[in-house]
Amino acid sequence: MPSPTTIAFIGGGNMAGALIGGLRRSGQAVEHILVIEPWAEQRERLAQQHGVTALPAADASLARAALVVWAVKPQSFAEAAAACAAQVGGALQLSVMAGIRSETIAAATGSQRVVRAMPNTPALIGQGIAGLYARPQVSDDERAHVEALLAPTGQTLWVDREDDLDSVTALSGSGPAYVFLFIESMMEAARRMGLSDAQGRALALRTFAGATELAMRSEDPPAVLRERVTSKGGTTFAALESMRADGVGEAIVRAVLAAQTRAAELGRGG
Ligand SMILES: NC(=O)C1=CN([C@@H]2O[C@H](COP(=O)(O)OP(=O)(O)OC[C@H]3O[C@@H](n4cnc5c(N)ncnc54)[C@H](O)[C@@H]3O)[C@@H](O)[C@H]2O)C=CC1
Ligand SMILES: O=C(O)[C@@H]1CCC=N1
Repeated sequence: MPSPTTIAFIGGGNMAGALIGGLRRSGQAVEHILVIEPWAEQRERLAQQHGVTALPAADASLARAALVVWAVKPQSFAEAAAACAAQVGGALQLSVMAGIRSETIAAATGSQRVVRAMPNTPALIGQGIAGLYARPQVSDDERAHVEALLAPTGQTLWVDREDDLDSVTALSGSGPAYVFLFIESMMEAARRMGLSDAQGRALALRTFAGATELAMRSEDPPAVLRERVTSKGGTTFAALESMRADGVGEAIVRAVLAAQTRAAELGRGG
């Protein structure tokens, strides 16, 4: 008999860890968190960080869960679902997997009640944003339950069309990696200009945080804020001209579209 408060995670890696951390911070008892995680080192990490005992393989205890969170790599889903299907059919399914369509999840689990979420790693510190899509069979209460589960990890944003989750994946799911790459490049430039690593790190990170906060608080679009930094014939102008000559802006757009294409491929089993 499912217990309304029991949540099972299939896959106990990075994303599951971020969600479990949020659950623990919001008071969810460890007895009501089940995790299936075949990798011993990862089970050890979950025990140390969150006090949660993970199982190496699915067993009958999974049938207790009213909510099942799918947090394996898309390529592992079919195998993971085959091992759990007998126990999870009565539960609400929540997938964080990139690409895998809700129809595929419904067919593999025997439950039409499927919500897909696309979180990102700032969820670890409660600063994430997750895109959400629900199949029509999901009730308003179940939508609210999923929102409550994700609330400790940051903001949520519903989309009406499932395909839009591929765009969310490309923008905010993968997005932290683009930001980190930009920061890495600024730190490399700091090094080449003779600043210490600590100085480069402090200057680059604070610049990102400050500029992002300014953009969030401002009524002006980012383009206007950028123009305000750019004195004619000055240093920013020199930097932006160099970026324009290198096609940096268009290259970033192409990169995001490549991620969207890959999300769609993963959905087709690619
Ligand atoms: N890392 C990220 O920034 C984000 C990841 N995602 C999605 O989250 C999912 C998980 O990604 P990560 O946590 O980064 O990967 P991860 O590799 O850290 O975690 C996946 C875990 O699943 C386990 N696993 C493999 N086969 C299994 C099976 N048959 N049964 C149960 N567990 C199994 C692995 O041992 C591993 O610990 C992916 O589908 C990804 O698309 C979504 C948003 C952001
Ligand atoms: O790279 C990936 O496939 C996953 C999905 C979004 C972020 N990481």
